[in-house]
Amino acid sequence: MDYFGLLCTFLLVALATIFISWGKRKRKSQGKHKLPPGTMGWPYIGETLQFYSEDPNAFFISRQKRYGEIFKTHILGCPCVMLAGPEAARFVLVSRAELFKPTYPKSKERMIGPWGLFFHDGGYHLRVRKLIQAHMTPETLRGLVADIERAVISTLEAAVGKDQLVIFHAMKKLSFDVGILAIFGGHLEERYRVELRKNYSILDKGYNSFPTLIPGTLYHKAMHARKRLRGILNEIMNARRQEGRPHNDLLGALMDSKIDEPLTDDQIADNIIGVLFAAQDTTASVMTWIFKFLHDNPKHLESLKAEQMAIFEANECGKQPLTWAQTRRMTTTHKFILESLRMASVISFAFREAVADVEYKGYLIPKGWKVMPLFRNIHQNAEFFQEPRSFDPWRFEVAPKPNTFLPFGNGVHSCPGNELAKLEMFSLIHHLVTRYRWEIVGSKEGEVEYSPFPVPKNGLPAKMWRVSNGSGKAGE
Ligand code: HEM
Repeated sequence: MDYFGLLCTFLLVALATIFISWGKRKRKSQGKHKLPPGTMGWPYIGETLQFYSEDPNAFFISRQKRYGEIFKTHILGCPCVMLAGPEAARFVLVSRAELFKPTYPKSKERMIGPWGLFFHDGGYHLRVRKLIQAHMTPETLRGLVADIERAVISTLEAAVGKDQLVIFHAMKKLSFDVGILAIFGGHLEERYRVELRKNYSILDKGYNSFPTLIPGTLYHKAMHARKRLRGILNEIMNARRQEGRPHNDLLGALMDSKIDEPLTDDQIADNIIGVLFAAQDTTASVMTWIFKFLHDNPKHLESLKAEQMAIFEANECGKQPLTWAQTRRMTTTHKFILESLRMASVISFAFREAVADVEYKGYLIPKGWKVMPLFRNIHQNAEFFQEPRSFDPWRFEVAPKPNTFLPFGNGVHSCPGNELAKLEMFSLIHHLVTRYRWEIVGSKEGEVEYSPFPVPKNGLPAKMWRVSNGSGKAGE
């Protein structure tokens, strides 16, 4: 045999060996269970191109139609199993949560800070979560109503008459201010607030950028802003230690932690940046949708106005502040908020990784694969929400079936800030519909952008007016 023949034989034998051992490994890992239906797309790139060229929600919905409630795909270099049913979401997030760990790209972890609770499971996660939850009880939130109201009024007043008002930007400022209130209470020195806002906004701009430390790139700038944020937080913590008095806010709770050993300053700082991150874009996106849904649904706007005007008048046309008890009685507004959360589904899915081979309904979820319960698909399923595409707050007269309404997730990692977010929305809607009117300019029906959460195109440009006697029509 000549040299070429030998080479060919060698290559054939090598390929056959690789193929057989791959087949054996695959069979061993699959055991008696098969992988879920679906396609893994092209080698290496999988279905990443389709994921990015389509609207991500259209991507998930088309595959759910083709394959059913559990299907596999391969995006961003990871094999994934998507779960579009309520039972499956419960399996991953609640009943067998120990088999699925939260997973984020390392670049994001570095930016928020590796001690952020969302990156952890087990004892440390539980310890930090308890401290945050203990600060989100009705008793604590009650103490924030007046400060949140001031932040809402200041945001809306700043929006009045602006030529180029972008609702999403205004709402980001509001949700940042409310995050600062929850973390530092109402008495943070102005210079700290300014520096925190400035540096957090640089970090925010770099969060979804390509992770490279080349100077001048958004990611590089964001990592530097993170360092400065860490420095500011250090200063605030040191000042508080010197002052020596207890503070009834989230930073105070994290600093005075008596559960097991105290948290280190790195752990506290990472969680403060983490909470700011978790609180800002999520709440701002939903509030932007609230403007849109109010504008597009005059009938619902009228029923909200009726509820809010009664409170406005009871408060001597806004001379008295809104109270916690009043926010608890806003039943029509509450249904409107729930329907806005369902329709907007700003967190469309959760992101987990299987820590072992897992069997679910006869399918194998291999160890190391990403697992994504698809909240939006569940919220848009006609089996659980009749005519899911129509905006109908009255559907919440009846409680949704278990595990079908998951805007704040479920289980050990579910959102501890949900009541704070809703309180902010109650206060916003109260002032918006009683004191202002607005008009949406230059955003077409159905146009959505991802930043990274879905918001109306261009952040919903609008014009806003004040209605001096509180009786004008909002959203006309
Ligand atoms: C409308 C606004 C909000 C929405 C839709 C939302 C949604 C969510 C969801 C779905 C999760 C679970 C993610 C998962 O399972 O992987 C989550 C977690 C979290 N949220 Fe929110 N959130 C909102 C506002 C807030 C606010 C205002 C705070 C401030 C305290 C906050 C703090 C957190 C934290 C710290 C976590 C991580 C919890 C853990 O890992 O144990 N969120 N949020």
